[in-house]
Amino acid sequence: MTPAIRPLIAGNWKMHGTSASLGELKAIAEGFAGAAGQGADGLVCVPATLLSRAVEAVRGTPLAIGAQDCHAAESGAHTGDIAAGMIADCGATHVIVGHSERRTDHGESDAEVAAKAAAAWRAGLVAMICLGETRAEREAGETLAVLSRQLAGSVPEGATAANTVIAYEPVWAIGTGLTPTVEDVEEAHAHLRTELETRFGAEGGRMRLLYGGSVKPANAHELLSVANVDGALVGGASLKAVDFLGIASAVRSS
Ligand SMILES: O=C(CO)COP(=O)(O)O
Repeated sequence: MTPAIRPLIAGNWKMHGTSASLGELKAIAEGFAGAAGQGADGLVCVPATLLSRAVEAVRGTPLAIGAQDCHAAESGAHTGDIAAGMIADCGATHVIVGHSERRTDHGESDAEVAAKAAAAWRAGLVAMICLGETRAEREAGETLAVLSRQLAGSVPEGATAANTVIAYEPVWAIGTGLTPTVEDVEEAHAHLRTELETRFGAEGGRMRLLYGGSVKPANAHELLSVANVDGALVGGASLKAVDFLGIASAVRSS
C-alpha cells in the first residue's frame, strides 16, 4: 500500500444482481460499518437497474454505491445509455469507466474513456478509470508501454486524488483465477505511480491505484501488501458479503 492513502475496496457486480441481492448488499454495508471499515473505504458498483435501491439499502452506512459505465454526453438521443448526471441523481458517488469488458464488448477507445471520465467529474462523480494489458501484450513484453498509452489516453487533464481512482486490471487475470506475481504487480503499479506523478505532480502521488483481477480472500493480503497497491477492484468475490468482507479485512494485516 502507499502510506497516507486510505485503501479502497471496491466491488464490481458486473451483470449480476436483482432486488433479491439487496440483502447481500446490506450485509456488506454492515460489515463496513463495523470491523471491515476500520481499515478501508468500501464501494460496490451495481448494475444501473439497482442504483437507486442500492443507495437506499445502504443509507446510514459508510458503503458507497457506484455505477459501471456512463455516457460521455449529458443527455441526448442515445438509446439504452445512461448519463453521469443520472447516476448522481440516484445518489451514487462513483462510476467505473474503461473496464476491459466495455473496451472489448463495446469497442471503447482511450479517447472515449477519457470523455466518460470528464463527464463523470462534471456530474460530481469519482471516475474509476480501468486499464490493463492483454495476455498477448504481456507475452510480447509490452505491458508497461500499454499502461503508459492507456493512462495517457484515458485519464484527462484535471485528474485529482479526489475525483479519480485508477484500477490496474490485467485482462488475462479477470475472472480466470490467475494473478500476476507480486513482482509483476509491484512493477506495474510503480510504473503507473511514476506516470501519474509526472503528469499530475503531488496529486498523482495521492491518487488511489487499485489492483483488480481474481482478487479473493486467500490472495488479498499478498496483493494488498504490494507497494502502491491502494486497494482492490473485485468482481466475482464481491457478490458474497463473506468473501468481500474477507478481502476488506485483509487490509488491516497488510
Ligand atoms: O473485472 C474485475 C473487476 O472489475 C475483476 O473481476 P474478477 O475479480 O472476477 O476477476
